[in-house]
Amino acid sequence: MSAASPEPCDRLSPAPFSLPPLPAAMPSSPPDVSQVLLPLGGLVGREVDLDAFLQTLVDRIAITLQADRGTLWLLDPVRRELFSRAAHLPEVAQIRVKLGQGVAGYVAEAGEPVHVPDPRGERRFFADIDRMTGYRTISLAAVPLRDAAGAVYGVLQVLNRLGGGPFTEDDTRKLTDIAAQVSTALQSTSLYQELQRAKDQPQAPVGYFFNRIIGEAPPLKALYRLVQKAAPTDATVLLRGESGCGKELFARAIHVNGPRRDKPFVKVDCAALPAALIENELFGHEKGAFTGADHRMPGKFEAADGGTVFIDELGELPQAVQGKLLRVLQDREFERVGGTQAVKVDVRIVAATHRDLPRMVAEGRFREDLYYRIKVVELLLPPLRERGAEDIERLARHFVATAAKRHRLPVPRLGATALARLKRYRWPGNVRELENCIESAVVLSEGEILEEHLPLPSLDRAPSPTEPDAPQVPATTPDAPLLLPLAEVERRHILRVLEAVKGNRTAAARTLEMGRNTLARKLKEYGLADEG
Ligand SMILES: Nc1ncnc2c1ncn2[C@@H]1O[C@H](COP(=O)(O)OP(=O)(O)OP(=O)(O)O)[C@@H](O)[C@H]1O
Repeated sequence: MSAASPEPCDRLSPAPFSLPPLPAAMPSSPPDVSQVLLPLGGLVGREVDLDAFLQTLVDRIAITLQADRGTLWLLDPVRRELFSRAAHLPEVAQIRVKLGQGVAGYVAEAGEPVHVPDPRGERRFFADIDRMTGYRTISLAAVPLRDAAGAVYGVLQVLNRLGGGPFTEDDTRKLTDIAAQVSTALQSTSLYQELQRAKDQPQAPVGYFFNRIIGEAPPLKALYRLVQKAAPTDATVLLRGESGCGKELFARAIHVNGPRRDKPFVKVDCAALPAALIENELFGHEKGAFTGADHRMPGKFEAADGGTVFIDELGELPQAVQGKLLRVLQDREFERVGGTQAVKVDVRIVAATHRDLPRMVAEGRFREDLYYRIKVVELLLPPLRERGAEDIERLARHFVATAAKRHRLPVPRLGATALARLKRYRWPGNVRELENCIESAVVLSEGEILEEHLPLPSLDRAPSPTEPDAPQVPATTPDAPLLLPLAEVERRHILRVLEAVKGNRTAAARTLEMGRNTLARKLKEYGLADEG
């Protein structure tokens, strides 16, 4: 049936929550409901992202009820669908069911708990989900999640009682008690706020918006409002901002929040390809177009038909190809390399650059007509240093949780002095640099991230009265106390010099006694390239 469709999992801003670690092994007898979930209320203000919080929550519910699986469904009030937001045992994709469909859909619509000791012959049971996930449901219980006003906004569900026997009415009562506690906790998360906001913004399907984008600084909020307006249209979007500040993330958010979300999102990175190959990559070629072209090859535009082409590093697009891109924007057609026949495509174009395109236009390096065609909607992403200390902290805590998860490590505490250091640093490599810095600290730390775990220049920190954030280069530059690969030492030293000269590349190249081009190449190599 088409109503239950797997869709990509989403992630929202981190919630101000944390939970004590789960018991390493399943307890021999299930813990009491109140012991497992009451601590939730007292944990506000501690450090974990929303995903980790929800994951732990469903894990605990499953353990408490001795269930094989637990699922938190949330109600998308716009589409009138339930979508699975977190599950004990990961699901490959998000599942959606219509309100009223299946047991969970029934519970959301009727607002009453249900337990199904045997799904065979149960008319409300929706067997398609089992077929889709390959899971066999033997028994299940599901209860509504209600907000303070009593309205249903989700469903808690458990599947298959471990150790045999179906779920009982007593289990359903326990689950109802748990739902009351969970509701209280969830209502103070960004997730619940998003559900509420969605009611006023019917064009924004819940569970997608600002997929994995963390940040609440005023310039980011202004961007969210613009994305909200631009995404549902077919407008071409130009994202501008320094390297590593999230342009690709925003490009994806625009795609998944627009009408083409079920179609491909195809990225072309103009900086990663030699100029001579970019045209071929974008437009494909005909058989015999050049030596070795022994068959017709479609390009990225054809691959993305119906979807979005994301042209990254647009400023590197060779001038010869700029005209061809202009034609795609104007007439939605092009010719393959070596071809004479026009190929029609239906694509949305989102482009990004860290270059100063207006300056490139003024200098004759970028076509003016293309620039105006492409910046129908222009979004300027702020560098991390302009987003304020609170966003740095939000991002840092998010990356601590995700890095720990990725490396299967316990989530370390972020120590106060380390956090202060993160907030003072100027982040020339933006969010990417912060993400890498935190990942390295998570791996090196033991229980708590200390300042010494941060792979940042080991200089500082007497703030000068004129430039409170600018770090000083010491007369002697002791390298970090770790034994580092040469490339890492070089990366850090370049960063240190760049910080000291406030990002002026000419001055940095002079200090480093290397050419500007060499410096530019190294910056790119180390993912530190910014405005140039
Ligand atoms: N607001 C954010 N929330 C969470 N993660 C972020 C955010 N911004 C950036 N990131 C992460 O930082 C890294 C760099 O982001 P992204 O690739 O989108 O930057 P970019 O501006 O496109 O960089 P470049 O110009 O070098 O291509 C990615 O891993 C991305 O997931």
